[in-house]
Amino acid sequence: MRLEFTKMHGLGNDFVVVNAITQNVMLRPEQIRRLADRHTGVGFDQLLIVEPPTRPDVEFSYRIFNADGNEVEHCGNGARCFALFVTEQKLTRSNPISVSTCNGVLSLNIDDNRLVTVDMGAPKTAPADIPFAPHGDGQHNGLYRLDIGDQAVELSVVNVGNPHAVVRVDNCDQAPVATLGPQIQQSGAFAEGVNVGFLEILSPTEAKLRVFERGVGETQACGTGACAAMVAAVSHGWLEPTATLRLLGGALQLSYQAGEPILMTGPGEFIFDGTARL
Ligand SMILES: N[C@@H](CCC[C@H](N)C(=O)O)C(=O)O
Repeated sequence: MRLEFTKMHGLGNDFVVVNAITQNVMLRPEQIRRLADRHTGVGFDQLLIVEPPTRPDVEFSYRIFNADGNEVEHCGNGARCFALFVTEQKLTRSNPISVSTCNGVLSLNIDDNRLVTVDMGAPKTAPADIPFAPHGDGQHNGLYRLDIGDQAVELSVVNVGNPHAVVRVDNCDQAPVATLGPQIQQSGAFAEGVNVGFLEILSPTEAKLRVFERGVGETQACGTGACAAMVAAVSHGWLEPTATLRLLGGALQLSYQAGEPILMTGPGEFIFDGTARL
C-alpha cells in the first residue's frame, strides 16, 4: 500500500499528516508504529488523519494517533498544523475552520502572519474528569499529592480534551522529566494515562514548560500541555490571564480565565511531502 503524506511540525512537535478525504486510509496500530519509527519509518510524534465531517456543524473531522499507535483525543500543535494543511491543500476557504476530534469541536483561526489560534474550549479539573485518583485526602493549597516511592509529588490535574498533570519546578532545565514523567504515568493514578508537564514560572506573564507525553516521551513542545499548564498556573495565581509559555521548540501565547475557553496561538510549518510504502 502507498500512502501520500505531508510532514509538518509545530515548534518541533512533529507530525505526519494524511489526507483521508482523497485517499483510502486504514492503518493498523502496528503500521502506525512502523511509520513513526525514526530509523525505519518516516518518524513523528503524532499521526494526524484528516477526514470528512462526521457531524453537520463542522467542516472536517480529524483523528490523532501517538507514535505508539494509540488513538488520542487532542493535539494542540497538531490542530495548528491541521488548519494550515487543509488551507494549503485548498480543502477549505473558511477561516476560522471548525473541526471535530473524537471528543470535541475546535475552532481554528489563521492570522495574517500564518499564526494559528486554537480555541480549545473550557478545561475540566475535577479528578473524575481527568480521570485521576489522588493519594491522600484531596487537595492541599489547591494541589493534589501523588506518592512516587518515598517522594510525595504535588501536582495539578487538567483535562483539556486529553489528560494532563502539571508539576511546578524551580528549574525546568534540570527537572527530572525522563524519570518522574514515566513514574507519574505508571503510578496507577491515571486510568487513561497522562501527559506530564514540568512548569517553571519566570514572571507573572512568562513560564517555561517541558512535557513528557503519553505514548511518545518528551517532545519539543506540547500544545495541550501548554494549555493545561496555563490553566493550572492561572488558577493558582502564578500567571496572569495572558502569558507566554516557552517550550524546548519555541514559544506559545496563551490566554485563559476561569469559566472561559483557553486560547492558544502559535506557528505550524511544512517540512516535505512524501509517499510511504506500507
Ligand atoms: N503533542 C500534542 C499532544 C498529543 C497527544 C498526547 N500525547 C496524548 O496522549 O494525550 C499537543 O501538542 O497537544
